[in-house]
Amino acid sequence: MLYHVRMDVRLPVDLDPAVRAEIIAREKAYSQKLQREGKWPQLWRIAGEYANFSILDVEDHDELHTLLSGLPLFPYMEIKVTPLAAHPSKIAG
Ligand SMILES: O=C(O)CC1=CCC(=O)O1
Repeated sequence: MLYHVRMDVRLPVDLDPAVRAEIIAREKAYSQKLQREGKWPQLWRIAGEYANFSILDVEDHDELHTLLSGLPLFPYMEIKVTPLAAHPSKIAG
């Protein structure tokens, strides 16, 4: 199943810079592992915002939740999920 996910990052301004850097490094490693596995096929920065648009390709809502709640930045993000269905006008390919 495909999901469109918007993630807005809201790190506290007073967070220790070393802790911030460590969380972001773990987030990068976590997301790149999922990208290599094909579960996170699209990741785009929203220009001008500390936010991204992602497409996630997982089995079901439960796997999506497991994946999202495992993000190192999960405690610091607002996440909006939109499940995607096939559009009848889309041509093959
Ligand atoms: O910086 C972000 O948009 C948050 C994030 C998600 C995956 C990643 O590597 O960073």
